[in-house]
Amino acid sequence: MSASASVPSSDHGSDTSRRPAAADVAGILSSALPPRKRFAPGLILAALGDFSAVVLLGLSMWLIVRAAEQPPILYLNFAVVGVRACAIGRAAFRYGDRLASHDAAFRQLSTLRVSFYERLLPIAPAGLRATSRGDLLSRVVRDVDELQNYPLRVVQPVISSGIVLVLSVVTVGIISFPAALVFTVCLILASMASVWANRAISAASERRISALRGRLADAILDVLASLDVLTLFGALEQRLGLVQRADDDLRRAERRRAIGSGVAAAVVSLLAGAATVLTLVLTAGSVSSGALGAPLFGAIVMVPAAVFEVFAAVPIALAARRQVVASAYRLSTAVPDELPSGIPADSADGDVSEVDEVNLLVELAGLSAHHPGSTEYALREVNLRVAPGDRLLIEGASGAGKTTLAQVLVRFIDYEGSYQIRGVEARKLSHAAVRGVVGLCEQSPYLFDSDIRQNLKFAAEDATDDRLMEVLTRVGLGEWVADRGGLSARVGESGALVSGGQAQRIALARALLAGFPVIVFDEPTANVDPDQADALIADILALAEGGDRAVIIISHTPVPRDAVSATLRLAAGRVTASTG
Ligand SMILES: Nc1ncnc2c1ncn2[C@@H]1O[C@H](COP(=O)(O)OP(=O)(O)OP(=O)(O)O)[C@@H](O)[C@H]1O
Repeated sequence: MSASASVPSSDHGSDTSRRPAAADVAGILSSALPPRKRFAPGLILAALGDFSAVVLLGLSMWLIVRAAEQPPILYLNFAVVGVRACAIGRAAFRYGDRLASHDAAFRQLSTLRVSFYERLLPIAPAGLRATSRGDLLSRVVRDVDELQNYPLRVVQPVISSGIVLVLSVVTVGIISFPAALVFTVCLILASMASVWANRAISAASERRISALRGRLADAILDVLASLDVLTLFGALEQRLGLVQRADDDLRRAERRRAIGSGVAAAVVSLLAGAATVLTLVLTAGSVSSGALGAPLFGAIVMVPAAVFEVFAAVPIALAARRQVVASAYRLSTAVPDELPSGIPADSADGDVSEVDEVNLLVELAGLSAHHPGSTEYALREVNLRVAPGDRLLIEGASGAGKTTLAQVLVRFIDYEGSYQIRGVEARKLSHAAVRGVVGLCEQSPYLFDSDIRQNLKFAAEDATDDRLMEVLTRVGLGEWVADRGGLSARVGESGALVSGGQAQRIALARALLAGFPVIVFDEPTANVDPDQADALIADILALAEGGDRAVIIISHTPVPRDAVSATLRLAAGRVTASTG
């Protein structure tokens, strides 16, 4: 079969834009809810706060009317105490509710975010190449954040206001049945009207807001990442136009959402007024006939205002639910349920540290591989052996499969055939075990916007400053670091304050600190001044001196043959020549 042979179609399942099963969204929503024992205190406090607000208004009115009748002060005492208790209770319960419910939701949020990263990790980096970064960022940040609204602004308000509404209607019903009937009818009408207003005006916009935020983040990231190219080619205005359009669309959607909420709130206020007037009209007769005392009449007439204030949380919760569901949907489609074909599954079975000393570090036999989502094999039937002390050069034209081989060696991409590490088949090893043996220094090593120390220490947390300086000196950066004022010198965003060669040498130092027995260098001289390239290659190859480690250099720029112990030439994914 040729290098461009197709992968059997059954191998493919890497469509990350699939429609999620409803269970995915439901599962994400239920995982956004804190455990019951954390959720319950906030819910109880919220219900108590709402109930205090309703009782406060009713009892205050009762007190005012009863006081006007000038009874002995003793008769008013319980109401005076009750009003005070409800006023203080309302504020205290609400404060406690905010504290308890936000604490529970934020704790759950951190669990959610970690679980999202855990789902993302197995497919990174090879499985995420087709995903736009801005949109992914918006999913990881905004959509995960949005899920905190599920317990806070959807479930809790609906349950607590539901409890208070039922209690209020029942209490009013005991005093006056017609008043309770008016309440119930007005509440049902308010529910229907606010749901309708929301649906008709803002539902579609609410569902689109999360996706529009992702589009805006994408457009902004695109401009920021390529600001220099866009400026040089005079294309900045046009790209800014895309940002502007994404921003306009998002603003329009948010405005419609605000209009929908405004109309729903207006409808609720209108029906609250109608409920008050109707209660007044329907119960006035009972007062003149003496069936209902004036103080109770006053209380009942005031209660709708408080009850509808509690009810106002319901349409807001319905709107919030739509947006939360849209975010859950985006999260469910961000990561496929199954690993896409071409991405290796992590195995927890074996560990190379248990293996007795085996002379061969890496051995490939008939190894083939394809990129996730691709139908073409990028590597075919590759054989390779690497022992300690080896300095292997892999060469080949652009597109020959050199980088793919490097990615297979560190298990970013899966393989067919055999790939053994110290005699153990790599697919039986955990990714961490493989990456403990084989390290990769990429063409453009990523440098964190921090100091030199932090850029090295993540490879060896416990390394002392002396050890860091020793390694930096070994890779030829000792003097440079000293001139820059030591290990606290910053490297700038993406290494903007260091040259390509210095960045490669920092990556080299990292690899040394991590102590990989095999280090793969993918085009280490690609961003390096030609004058410095030879010295860098010589320093890299020198790492294998002493025979305790092997170095694999991938390069399509010439490397002196006598400096390496073996060469492997790739063309269209196949080994066409090998020496050593
Ligand atoms: N993410 C990807 N998805 C699908 N195909 C890919 C992907 N990356 C590379 N390929 C394809 O795999 C083949 C080998 O690419 P690879 O990057 O390994 O070549 P290379 O020898 O490293 O080239 P260069 O020297 O230009 O970096 C090419 O045909 C390329 O188009």
